[in-house]
Amino acid sequence: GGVCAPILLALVLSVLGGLYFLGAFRRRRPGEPPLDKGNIPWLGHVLEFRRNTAAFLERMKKKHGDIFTVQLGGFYFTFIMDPLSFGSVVKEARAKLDFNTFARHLVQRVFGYTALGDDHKFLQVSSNKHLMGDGLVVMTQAMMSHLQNLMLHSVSSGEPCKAWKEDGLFKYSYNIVFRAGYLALFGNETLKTTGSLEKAKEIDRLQSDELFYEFRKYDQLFPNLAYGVLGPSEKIEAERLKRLFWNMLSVQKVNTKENISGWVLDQQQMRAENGMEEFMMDRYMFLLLWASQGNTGPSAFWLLLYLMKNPEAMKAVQDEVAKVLQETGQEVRWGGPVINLTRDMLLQTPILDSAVEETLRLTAAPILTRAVLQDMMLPMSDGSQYRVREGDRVSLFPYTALQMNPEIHPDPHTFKYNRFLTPKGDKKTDFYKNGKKLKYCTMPWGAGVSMCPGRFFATNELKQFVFLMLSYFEFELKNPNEEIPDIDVRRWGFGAMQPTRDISFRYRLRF
Ligand code: HEM
Repeated sequence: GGVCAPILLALVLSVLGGLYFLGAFRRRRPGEPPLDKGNIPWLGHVLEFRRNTAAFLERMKKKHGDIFTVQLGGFYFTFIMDPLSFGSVVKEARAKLDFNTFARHLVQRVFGYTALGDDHKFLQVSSNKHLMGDGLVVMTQAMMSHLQNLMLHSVSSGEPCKAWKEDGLFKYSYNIVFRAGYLALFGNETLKTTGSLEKAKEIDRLQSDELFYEFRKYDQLFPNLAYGVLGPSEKIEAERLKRLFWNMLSVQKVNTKENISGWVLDQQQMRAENGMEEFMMDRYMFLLLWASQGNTGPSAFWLLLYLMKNPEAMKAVQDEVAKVLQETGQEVRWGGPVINLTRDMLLQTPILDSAVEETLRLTAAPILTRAVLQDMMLPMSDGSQYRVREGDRVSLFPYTALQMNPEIHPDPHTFKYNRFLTPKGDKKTDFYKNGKKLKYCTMPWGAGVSMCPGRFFATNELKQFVFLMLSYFEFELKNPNEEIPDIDVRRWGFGAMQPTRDISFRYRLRF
């Protein structure tokens, strides 16, 4: 027996170690939120979570209430479902709850990008300068001219064409907004390299269209890529696409263009000054393309679709657009000057603002996640508090907790274009739960340190797109009775949602 004992001991230890690793011994301790490990060791609830995040969290909320801890692929996530208690996560000091660790991981896996120590600071500095305030004036102008070029090109070849054109509404909206956004941020071809202005424009159109085509393939792989569950052939495809984008968006290529945005240039420069190698910056360019173009196009689709399905809303927005144009003395006609829609004009559209916010309430569904760096207490709005452990994660899913909460937004599944307007027609910001005013009434942009730095630019893009659609085109659904497509449930947690299918529409010039 003397020989067997150490072997047996080792065996027992490794089994115990394995069980420990699989989470078998974790128990809810006093003061901790309800713990729901799920039936499968280690994986926990991850399959159900991945299949339909919103449905899973809804179920957990019914079972456990406003706070609970679930096991997902080896990690313990504590979800807070009471929006009045979000502050404890959104405002907590970085020493306790950290956004970077998690983000760095994801960015490494999905984009092959290894961040510098000051990476996030560089992003914030350049975003504050170029995507907000006065910097936004320049960006809005660039976006405006690219949108009009692309939109008008598709209905004319020199001469205006009054025939109806048919397309998928999702494909059309995403394509136009993606390409215009890309050109506005990453620059356009120059007269110098192409020989003529027409040629430069043509190359921009073709290249941005090709980029969009490849981007959509990556887009579709993205949810599974982010969770690390791609099949073997999908993995190869994702790898191929990544390399293609690093190449198409390389610093060297981008820098042959003109009108490159300060947002892109400053970030390149700050990284170069801090010793980042060029191949890594190429990867960063793809990350920027992803962050800036993956959400706005799908949101533009939903906005236009909700307006088309709600004639009263459409009429209200149309009147507002006409008024803004009239007040600035602009008349839209063929061969006339292109519309000059400035950032200041975009500040005069409360109805359209409300329609945008309502659209994002219904279709933007990010998960906010923070790593717990030390054992800590999470205070809740009712005065109670819960203990969370170092190494765990704390998450918010505002879509279920806030945006679809019938106590906060009555009749939450219905699009109401004036939900965010006061009776006087101003922006409405007072929303309540249990009689207490909420800090945020929707959270499509996330919150706190990682809040979307592109939110003002993105809102402008959406408004510009609708503004131009209404000014230049008549458009309608091919089948006006067709239902609004469902949300593709595989993308919960990634920002703007996409539909399960496209919906046909037709459009033609108004004049
Ligand atoms: C409707 C359109 C958009 C939506 C719904 C959206 C949503 C979001 C959300 C929810 C996050 C935060 C993720 C988190 O907390 O982890 C985020 C991050 C980010 N967004 Fe947006 N976004 C949109 C458009 C844009 C645009 C147009 C740009 C740039 C021009 C942009 C640039 C970024 C960047 C760089 C980040 C990373 C921020 C960080 O790491 O701190 N986004 N976006």
